[in-house]
Amino acid sequence: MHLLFSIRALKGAKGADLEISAPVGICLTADDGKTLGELNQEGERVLVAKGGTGGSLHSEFLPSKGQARHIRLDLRLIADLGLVGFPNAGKSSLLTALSHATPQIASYPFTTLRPEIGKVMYDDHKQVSVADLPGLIEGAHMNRGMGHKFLKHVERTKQLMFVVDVCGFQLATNTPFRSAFEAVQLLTKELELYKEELLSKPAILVVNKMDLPEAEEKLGELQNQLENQEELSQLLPEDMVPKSFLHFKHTVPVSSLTGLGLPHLKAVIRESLEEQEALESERHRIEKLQELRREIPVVSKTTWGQRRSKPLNWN
Ligand SMILES: Nc1nc2c(ncn2[C@@H]2O[C@H](COP(=O)(O)OP(=O)(O)OP(=O)(O)O)[C@@H](O)[C@H]2O)c(=O)[nH]1
Ligand SMILES: [Mg+2]
Repeated sequence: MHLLFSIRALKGAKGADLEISAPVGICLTADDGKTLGELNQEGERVLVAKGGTGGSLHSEFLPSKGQARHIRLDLRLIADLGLVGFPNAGKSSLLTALSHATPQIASYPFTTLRPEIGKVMYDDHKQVSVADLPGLIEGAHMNRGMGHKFLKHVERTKQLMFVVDVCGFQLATNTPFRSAFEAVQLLTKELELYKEELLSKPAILVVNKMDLPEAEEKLGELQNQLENQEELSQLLPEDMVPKSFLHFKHTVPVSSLTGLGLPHLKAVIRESLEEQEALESERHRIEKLQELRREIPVVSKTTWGQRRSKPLNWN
Protein backbone atom coordinates (compact mmCIF):
# COMPACT_ATOMS: atom_id res chain seq x y z
CA MET A 1 0.00 0.00 0.00
CA HIS A 2 1.29 3.46 -0.75
CA LEU A 3 0.21 7.09 -0.48
CA LEU A 4 1.31 9.95 -2.72
CA PHE A 5 1.27 13.57 -1.73
CA SER A 6 2.81 16.91 -2.63
CA ILE A 7 4.45 19.21 -0.16
CA ARG A 8 6.25 22.52 -0.06
CA ALA A 9 8.49 23.67 2.78
CA LEU A 10 7.96 27.18 4.08
CA LYS A 11 9.88 30.30 3.23
CA GLY A 12 12.47 31.50 5.64
CA ALA A 13 15.69 30.37 7.14
CA LYS A 14 16.34 27.82 9.87
CA GLY A 15 13.34 25.99 11.28
CA ALA A 16 11.39 26.05 8.03
CA ASP A 17 12.59 22.59 6.90
CA LEU A 18 9.76 20.10 6.63
CA GLU A 19 10.11 16.91 8.58
CA ILE A 20 7.76 13.96 8.71
CA SER A 21 7.06 11.76 11.64
CA ALA A 22 4.67 8.86 11.05
CA PRO A 23 3.91 5.40 12.37
CA VAL A 24 6.82 2.99 12.09
CA GLY A 25 7.16 0.82 9.02
CA ILE A 26 6.97 3.67 6.51
CA CYS A 27 9.48 4.22 3.70
CA LEU A 28 9.64 7.69 2.13
CA THR A 29 10.64 8.12 -1.51
CA ALA A 30 10.92 11.33 -3.54
CA ASP A 31 9.55 11.70 -7.09
CA ASP A 32 13.04 11.19 -8.53
CA GLY A 33 13.10 7.73 -6.91
CA LYS A 34 15.58 8.78 -4.21
CA THR A 35 14.93 7.17 -0.85
CA LEU A 36 14.54 9.94 1.70
CA GLY A 37 14.50 7.69 4.69
CA GLU A 38 12.68 5.08 6.67
CA LEU A 39 10.76 5.40 9.88
CA ASN A 40 11.72 2.36 11.85
CA GLN A 41 11.47 3.62 15.38
CA GLU A 42 8.81 5.46 17.32
CA GLY A 43 9.39 9.23 17.19
CA GLU A 44 11.89 9.09 14.32
CA ARG A 45 11.73 12.02 11.85
CA VAL A 46 12.80 12.34 8.24
CA LEU A 47 13.65 15.60 6.49
CA VAL A 48 11.59 15.65 3.29
CA ALA A 49 11.96 19.24 2.02
CA LYS A 50 14.47 21.94 2.79
CA GLY A 51 13.07 25.28 3.88
CA GLY A 52 13.82 28.36 1.80
CA THR A 53 16.66 30.63 2.84
CA GLY A 54 15.76 33.79 4.72
CA GLY A 55 16.18 37.26 3.25
CA SER A 56 19.70 38.70 3.34
CA LEU A 57 21.68 41.57 1.94
CA HIS A 58 22.69 39.23 -0.87
CA SER A 59 19.05 38.57 -1.92
CA GLU A 60 17.88 42.12 -1.30
CA PHE A 61 16.12 40.82 1.82
CA LEU A 62 13.73 38.60 -0.19
CA PRO A 63 13.33 35.10 1.29
CA SER A 64 13.42 32.21 -1.21
CA LYS A 65 10.74 29.56 -1.56
CA GLY A 66 11.14 26.25 0.19
CA GLN A 67 11.75 22.99 -1.70
CA ALA A 68 8.66 21.41 -3.33
CA ARG A 69 8.42 17.65 -3.66
CA HIS A 70 6.11 14.78 -4.44
CA ILE A 71 6.51 12.20 -1.75
CA ARG A 72 5.55 8.59 -1.78
CA LEU A 73 4.87 6.79 1.47
CA ASP A 74 5.19 3.02 1.33
CA LEU A 75 3.75 1.01 4.11
CA ARG A 76 5.91 -1.95 4.92
CA LEU A 77 4.22 -4.87 6.46
CA ILE A 78 5.18 -5.89 9.93
CA ALA A 79 4.52 -9.44 10.99
CA ASP A 80 6.35 -12.00 13.07
CA LEU A 81 6.76 -14.36 10.15
CA GLY A 82 6.61 -13.92 6.39
CA LEU A 83 5.70 -16.80 4.08
CA VAL A 84 8.23 -17.17 1.28
CA GLY A 85 7.65 -19.60 -1.55
CA PHE A 86 7.01 -20.19 -5.21
CA PRO A 87 3.43 -19.74 -6.42
CA ASN A 88 1.11 -22.68 -5.67
CA ALA A 89 3.31 -24.00 -2.84
CA GLY A 90 0.32 -23.68 -0.54
CA LYS A 91 1.22 -20.53 1.45
CA SER A 92 -2.36 -19.23 1.58
CA SER A 93 -3.68 -22.70 2.37
CA LEU A 94 -1.18 -22.92 5.22
CA LEU A 95 -2.21 -19.55 6.64
CA THR A 96 -5.87 -20.55 6.43
CA ALA A 97 -5.14 -23.77 8.26
CA LEU A 98 -3.10 -22.02 10.97
CA SER A 99 -5.23 -18.94 11.56
CA HIS A 100 -8.65 -17.37 11.04
CA ALA A 101 -7.46 -15.54 7.92
CA THR A 102 -9.31 -16.32 4.70
CA PRO A 103 -6.95 -15.55 1.81
CA GLN A 104 -7.89 -16.66 -1.68
CA ILE A 105 -6.72 -20.16 -2.59
CA ALA A 106 -6.64 -21.62 -6.10
CA SER A 107 -4.72 -24.14 -8.15
CA TYR A 108 -3.17 -21.51 -10.42
CA PRO A 109 -0.07 -19.39 -9.73
CA PHE A 110 -0.30 -15.81 -8.48
CA THR A 111 -3.58 -16.25 -6.65
CA THR A 112 -2.32 -14.01 -3.87
CA LEU A 113 -1.69 -10.53 -5.21
CA ARG A 114 -1.30 -8.59 -2.01
CA PRO A 115 -0.15 -9.49 1.50
CA GLU A 116 -2.58 -10.63 4.12
CA ILE A 117 -1.89 -11.13 7.79
CA GLY A 118 -3.31 -13.96 9.85
CA LYS A 119 -3.03 -14.40 13.58
CA VAL A 120 -2.03 -17.79 14.93
CA MET A 121 -3.67 -18.17 18.33
CA TYR A 122 -2.31 -20.26 21.21
CA ASP A 123 -4.18 -21.75 24.18
CA ASP A 124 -2.62 -19.19 26.54
CA HIS A 125 -3.92 -16.35 24.28
CA LYS A 126 -0.51 -15.61 22.85
CA GLN A 127 -0.80 -14.48 19.22
CA VAL A 128 1.73 -14.70 16.42
CA SER A 129 1.20 -12.79 13.18
CA VAL A 130 1.99 -14.48 9.89
CA ALA A 131 2.06 -12.62 6.58
CA ASP A 132 0.87 -14.46 3.47
CA LEU A 133 2.77 -12.99 0.56
CA PRO A 134 2.49 -13.29 -3.20
CA GLY A 135 4.48 -16.14 -4.73
CA LEU A 136 8.07 -15.42 -5.63
CA ILE A 137 9.48 -16.39 -9.03
CA GLU A 138 12.96 -16.69 -10.41
CA GLY A 139 14.23 -13.22 -11.29
CA ALA A 140 12.13 -11.50 -8.58
CA HIS A 141 15.18 -9.45 -7.53
CA MET A 142 15.05 -7.91 -11.02
CA ASN A 143 11.39 -7.13 -10.48
CA ARG A 144 10.02 -10.16 -12.32
CA GLY A 145 6.57 -11.19 -11.13
CA MET A 146 5.67 -9.26 -8.01
CA GLY A 147 9.38 -8.50 -7.64
CA HIS A 148 10.24 -5.75 -5.22
CA LYS A 149 6.65 -5.29 -4.17
CA PHE A 150 6.86 -8.68 -2.59
CA LEU A 151 10.44 -8.63 -1.37
CA LYS A 152 10.18 -5.37 0.57
CA HIS A 153 7.54 -6.93 2.83
CA VAL A 154 9.91 -9.71 3.80
CA GLU A 155 12.30 -7.08 5.12
CA ARG A 156 9.99 -6.24 7.97
CA THR A 157 9.21 -9.65 9.38
CA LYS A 158 11.17 -11.10 12.27
CA GLN A 159 11.56 -14.52 10.69
CA LEU A 160 11.08 -16.22 7.37
CA MET A 161 8.95 -19.26 6.76
CA PHE A 162 9.88 -20.96 3.50
CA VAL A 163 7.07 -23.07 2.04
CA VAL A 164 7.85 -25.64 -0.64
CA ASP A 165 5.74 -28.24 -2.40
CA VAL A 166 7.32 -31.58 -1.51
CA CYS A 167 6.74 -32.75 -5.10
CA GLY A 168 8.35 -29.71 -6.71
CA PHE A 169 7.04 -26.90 -8.87
CA GLN A 170 6.71 -25.85 -12.48
CA LEU A 171 5.44 -22.37 -13.28
CA ALA A 172 4.49 -23.12 -16.89
CA THR A 173 5.06 -25.77 -19.54
CA ASN A 174 7.87 -23.70 -21.06
CA THR A 175 9.70 -23.17 -17.75
CA PRO A 176 11.86 -25.79 -16.01
CA PHE A 177 10.56 -28.10 -13.31
CA ARG A 178 12.12 -27.37 -9.93
CA SER A 179 12.42 -29.97 -7.18
CA ALA A 180 11.81 -28.95 -3.56
CA PHE A 181 15.60 -28.76 -3.02
CA GLU A 182 16.05 -26.54 -6.08
CA ALA A 183 13.15 -24.39 -4.88
CA VAL A 184 14.92 -23.82 -1.55
CA GLN A 185 18.14 -22.79 -3.31
CA LEU A 186 16.36 -20.54 -5.80
CA LEU A 187 14.32 -18.80 -3.12
CA THR A 188 17.48 -18.27 -1.06
CA LYS A 189 19.25 -16.90 -4.13
CA GLU A 190 16.45 -14.43 -4.87
CA LEU A 191 16.50 -13.09 -1.32
CA GLU A 192 20.28 -12.86 -1.40
CA LEU A 193 20.29 -10.93 -4.68
CA TYR A 194 17.67 -8.53 -3.35
CA LYS A 195 19.26 -7.94 0.05
CA GLU A 196 21.78 -10.28 1.60
CA GLU A 197 20.86 -9.25 5.17
CA LEU A 198 17.49 -10.95 4.73
CA LEU A 199 19.27 -14.25 5.06
CA SER A 200 20.42 -13.44 8.57
CA LYS A 201 16.83 -13.79 9.75
CA PRO A 202 15.99 -17.10 11.39
CA ALA A 203 14.14 -19.35 8.95
CA ILE A 204 11.82 -22.32 9.22
CA LEU A 205 11.26 -24.66 6.30
CA VAL A 206 7.74 -25.98 5.79
CA VAL A 207 7.48 -28.91 3.41
CA ASN A 208 3.87 -28.86 2.28
CA LYS A 209 1.52 -31.28 0.50
CA MET A 210 2.66 -34.30 2.49
CA ASP A 211 -0.66 -35.97 1.64
CA LEU A 212 0.43 -36.47 -1.98
CA PRO A 213 1.57 -39.93 -3.15
CA GLU A 214 5.36 -40.44 -2.82
CA ALA A 215 5.58 -37.48 -0.44
CA GLU A 216 7.44 -39.47 2.24
CA GLU A 217 10.05 -40.63 -0.23
CA LYS A 218 10.51 -37.12 -1.61
CA LEU A 219 10.79 -35.69 1.89
CA GLY A 220 13.59 -38.15 2.68
CA GLU A 221 15.36 -37.09 -0.49
CA LEU A 222 15.02 -33.40 0.39
CA GLN A 223 16.32 -33.90 3.94
CA ASN A 224 19.29 -35.77 2.55
CA GLN A 225 19.99 -33.05 0.02
CA LEU A 226 19.74 -30.33 2.65
CA GLU A 227 22.27 -32.12 4.83
CA ASN A 228 24.71 -32.10 1.93
CA GLN A 229 23.67 -28.88 0.24
CA GLU A 230 27.18 -27.48 -0.19
CA GLU A 231 28.33 -30.47 -2.25
CA LEU A 232 25.06 -31.06 -4.07
CA SER A 233 24.62 -27.48 -5.17
CA GLN A 234 27.85 -27.84 -7.17
CA LEU A 235 25.78 -29.95 -9.54
CA LEU A 236 23.36 -27.06 -10.08
CA PRO A 237 23.92 -24.25 -12.60
CA GLU A 238 26.01 -21.49 -11.03
CA ASP A 239 23.27 -18.85 -11.28
CA MET A 240 20.97 -21.00 -9.12
CA VAL A 241 23.36 -21.33 -6.21
CA PRO A 242 23.36 -18.79 -3.37
CA LYS A 243 26.65 -17.53 -1.93
CA SER A 244 25.70 -18.80 1.49
CA PHE A 245 23.21 -21.51 2.32
CA LEU A 246 20.32 -21.19 4.68
CA HIS A 247 20.51 -23.60 7.57
CA PHE A 248 16.96 -24.06 8.72
CA LYS A 249 16.62 -24.56 12.42
CA HIS A 250 13.47 -26.56 11.79
CA THR A 251 12.19 -28.50 8.80
CA VAL A 252 8.53 -29.33 9.31
CA PRO A 253 6.56 -31.60 6.97
CA VAL A 254 2.86 -30.69 6.84
CA SER A 255 -0.27 -30.99 4.79
CA SER A 256 -2.30 -27.82 4.84
CA LEU A 257 -5.10 -29.84 3.29
CA THR A 258 -5.40 -32.63 5.87
CA GLY A 259 -3.90 -30.80 8.87
CA LEU A 260 -1.01 -33.25 9.21
CA GLY A 261 1.91 -31.74 11.12
CA LEU A 262 0.19 -28.43 11.84
CA PRO A 263 0.11 -28.68 15.68
CA HIS A 264 3.86 -29.40 15.57
CA LEU A 265 4.44 -26.45 13.23
CA LYS A 266 2.52 -24.15 15.60
CA ALA A 267 4.75 -25.25 18.48
CA VAL A 268 7.90 -24.81 16.36
CA ILE A 269 6.88 -21.26 15.34
CA ARG A 270 6.43 -20.26 18.95
CA GLU A 271 9.65 -21.89 20.10
CA SER A 272 11.60 -20.21 17.33
CA LEU A 273 10.22 -16.73 18.09
CA GLU A 274 10.77 -17.12 21.82
CA GLU A 275 14.33 -18.25 21.23
CA GLN A 276 14.97 -15.20 19.06
CA GLU A 277 13.46 -12.88 21.69
CA ALA A 278 15.64 -14.42 24.41
CA LEU A 279 18.76 -14.06 22.25
CA GLU A 280 17.95 -10.45 21.44
CA SER A 281 17.32 -9.48 25.04
CA GLU A 282 20.58 -11.17 26.08
CA ARG A 283 22.44 -9.25 23.34
CA HIS A 284 20.79 -6.04 24.52
CA ARG A 285 21.78 -6.78 28.14
CA ILE A 286 25.42 -7.36 27.15
CA GLU A 287 25.49 -4.16 25.10
CA LYS A 288 24.12 -2.16 28.02
CA LEU A 289 26.68 -3.73 30.33
CA GLN A 290 29.51 -2.83 27.97
CA GLU A 291 28.20 0.73 27.71
CA LEU A 292 28.15 0.99 31.50
CA ARG A 293 31.69 -0.37 31.75
CA ARG A 294 32.87 2.28 29.31
CA GLU A 295 31.23 4.98 31.41
CA ILE A 296 32.77 3.91 34.75
CA PRO A 297 36.49 4.87 34.83
CA VAL A 298 38.72 1.91 35.64
CA VAL A 299 41.02 2.46 38.63
CA SER A 300 44.37 1.04 37.58
CA LYS A 301 46.54 -1.18 39.80
CA THR A 302 49.26 1.47 40.07
CA THR A 303 46.75 4.01 41.36
CA TRP A 304 45.70 1.59 44.09
CA GLY A 305 49.34 0.71 44.81
CA GLN A 306 50.30 4.35 45.13
CA ARG A 307 47.36 4.99 47.42
CA ARG A 308 48.20 2.02 49.62
CA SER A 309 51.85 2.99 49.86
CA LYS A 310 50.93 6.29 51.46
CA PRO A 311 51.47 6.21 55.24
CA LEU A 312 48.22 5.92 57.08
CA ASN A 313 47.32 8.82 59.28
CA TRP A 314 45.76 7.41 62.51
CA ASN A 315 45.17 10.76 64.14
N1 LIG B 1 -2.71 -31.89 -2.02
C1 LIG B 1 -2.50 -30.74 -1.43
N2 LIG B 1 -2.81 -29.61 -2.07
C2 LIG B 1 -2.59 -28.44 -1.43
C3 LIG B 1 -2.03 -28.37 -0.12
N3 LIG B 1 -1.90 -27.06 0.22
C4 LIG B 1 -2.37 -26.36 -0.83
N4 LIG B 1 -2.79 -27.18 -1.82
C5 LIG B 1 -3.36 -26.79 -3.11
O1 LIG B 1 -2.36 -26.09 -3.86
C6 LIG B 1 -2.97 -25.07 -4.66
C7 LIG B 1 -2.30 -23.74 -4.34
O2 LIG B 1 -2.59 -23.36 -3.02
P1 LIG B 1 -2.44 -21.85 -2.51
O3 LIG B 1 -2.61 -21.90 -1.03
O4 LIG B 1 -3.33 -20.93 -3.27
O5 LIG B 1 -0.92 -21.59 -2.91
P2 LIG B 1 -0.06 -20.24 -2.75
O6 LIG B 1 1.31 -20.65 -2.38
O7 LIG B 1 -0.74 -19.33 -1.80
O8 LIG B 1 -0.09 -19.70 -4.24
P3 LIG B 1 0.10 -18.16 -4.75
O9 LIG B 1 -0.85 -17.30 -4.00
O10 LIG B 1 -0.19 -18.26 -6.19
O11 LIG B 1 1.54 -17.80 -4.49
C8 LIG B 1 -4.46 -25.10 -4.29
O12 LIG B 1 -5.14 -25.85 -5.28
C9 LIG B 1 -4.50 -25.81 -2.97
O13 LIG B 1 -5.72 -26.47 -2.73
C10 LIG B 1 -1.71 -29.59 0.53
O14 LIG B 1 -1.22 -29.65 1.66
N5 LIG B 1 -1.97 -30.72 -0.18
MG1 LIG C 1 -1.49 -17.45 -2.10
